[in-house]
Amino acid sequence: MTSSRIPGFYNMTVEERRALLREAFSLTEAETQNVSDADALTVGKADNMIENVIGTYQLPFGLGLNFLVNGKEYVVPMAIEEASVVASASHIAKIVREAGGFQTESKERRMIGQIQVVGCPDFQEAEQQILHQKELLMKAADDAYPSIVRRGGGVKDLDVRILNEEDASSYSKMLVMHIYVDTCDAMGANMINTMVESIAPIVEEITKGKVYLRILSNYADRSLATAKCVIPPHLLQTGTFAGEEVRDGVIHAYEFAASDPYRAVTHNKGIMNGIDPVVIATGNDWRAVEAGAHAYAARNGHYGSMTTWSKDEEGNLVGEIELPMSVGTVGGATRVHPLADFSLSIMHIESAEELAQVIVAVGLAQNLGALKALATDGIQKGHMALHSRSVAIAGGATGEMIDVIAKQLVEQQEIRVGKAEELVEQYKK
Ligand SMILES: CC(C)(COP(=O)([O-])OP(=O)([O-])OC[C@H]1O[C@@H](n2cnc3c(N)ncnc32)[C@H](O)[C@@H]1OP(=O)([O-])[O-])[C@@H](O)C(=O)NCCC(=O)NCCSC(=O)C[C@@](C)(O)CC(=O)[O-]
Ligand SMILES: NC(=O)C1=CN([C@@H]2O[C@H](COP(=O)(O)OP(=O)(O)OC[C@H]3O[C@@H](n4cnc5c(N)ncnc54)[C@H](OP(=O)(O)O)[C@@H]3O)[C@@H](O)[C@H]2O)C=CC1
Repeated sequence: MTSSRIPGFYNMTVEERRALLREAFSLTEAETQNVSDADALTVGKADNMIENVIGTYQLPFGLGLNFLVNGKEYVVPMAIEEASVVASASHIAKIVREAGGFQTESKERRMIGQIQVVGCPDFQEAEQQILHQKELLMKAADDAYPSIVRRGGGVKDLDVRILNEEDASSYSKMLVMHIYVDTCDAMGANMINTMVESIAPIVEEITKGKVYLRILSNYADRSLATAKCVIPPHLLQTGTFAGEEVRDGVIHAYEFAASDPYRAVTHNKGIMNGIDPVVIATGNDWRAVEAGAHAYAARNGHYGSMTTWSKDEEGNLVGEIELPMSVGTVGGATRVHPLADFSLSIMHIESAEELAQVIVAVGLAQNLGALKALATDGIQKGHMALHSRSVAIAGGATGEMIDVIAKQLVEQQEIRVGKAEELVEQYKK
């Protein structure tokens, strides 16, 4: 496997980076063409993906470097509009690889399908009857999607709950049945929706109630992926900040997020800065991942941090993340969008489980990138310096002018659009 450690990649031109990729990853002509082609996703293809298409909308597409996860090298494709995210992920991945890399795992991978039943004459009896007919219901759901069973997946469990049992309102009292499905390498939304819709009439017959909703749950808490890193403090030393000081600052920052939702939301936004770009680049459903991740951050009754940071007995900084990660390596847009297909191929990803684990490792890295900056120089120094090119463009700079104006903005420590407009006017004179 090619090393993901490519020093100086960011100092190359786009063409040089592509040439290096072609060489390092033995890309085929078609793959090379896709990444070089501004119109990789043709309007014709897009018109078949969604409705009322008028064009395609592009995002910058970069590579997070230096990732070592469970001993395997990964270059991580990231589609994102925000400056400094890719640099920050690569920066932390470089530190973590020196500490042995990220350790990740997934305990199980089950997606959840829900069926809502209302108006049962006897809810307790309906619950008992469903449990009694569990095998029959599971088999009926499998029969509705036999190809996933042939792949080794299918329904693995079923349970049922009564919600608002004591409530007299006929609207709020309901029975909710879950099926737990191994969807193999697919996210599985359409598979599960097919299954729950198909068994709904049987559920009505058994419960004598009326079924309304039959849909996947995006709270994928049976598809958790975890990542961990252990970093000796000397690797965290930054400028005049000693490694121990940085470590302690990161742990204080975590404790802030764990105790205060106003901070937790920003802290978690920083984590999703890493997660969303990979989810998008691989053609996965980022709304599903976002919804599940935030719900999981509130599982203890208050909204808290998606990560934990602590110190071990040797004084190392220990970072951990656990999140629902409902992504696929097949299905949805993963094999339809040419760049999603390309992203999966350069990561050499072999399963949905593996993809989920790499994604949470990137989230953990991104979190540390932000916390390390916040606990030392502050976010503006590194972030705004990289954002300066976008500010220069927003201020009217074009072509060669962009680099000149961006540099002046950084030197004058005034990285804002108004200043860029002034500098552009001066440049034109
Ligand atoms: C920006 C850095 C990395 C500079 O940090 P630095 O220490 O100046 O970096 P360096 O020059 O020492 O380089 C270290 C490595 O970083 C990478 N790197 C370095 N520069 C580049 C570049 N231009 N392009 C690509 N990669 C870059 C690269 O891998 C490099 O290794 P090398 O390959 O040179 O051996 C650092 O300041 C940083 O991580 N800052 C944080 C940035 C960040 O978090 N941005 C997100 C936007 S802010 C936000 O939305 C969320 C937030 C912050 O609110 C969340 C929260 O509050 O928790
Ligand atoms: N609430 C939500 O989040 C919802 C999301 N969605 C959308 O659903 C899409 C995801 O649904 P999903 O069911 O994953 O996608 P698909 O409907 O595309 O189904 C996956 C396909 O992949 C094929 N396949 C090939 N190899 C494998 C393998 N190894 N493991 C599993 N499947 C394999 C399956 O083929 P075969 O049939 O032959 O087995 C199946 O047809 C996303 O686009 C999402 O946005 C839709 C509704 C709701």
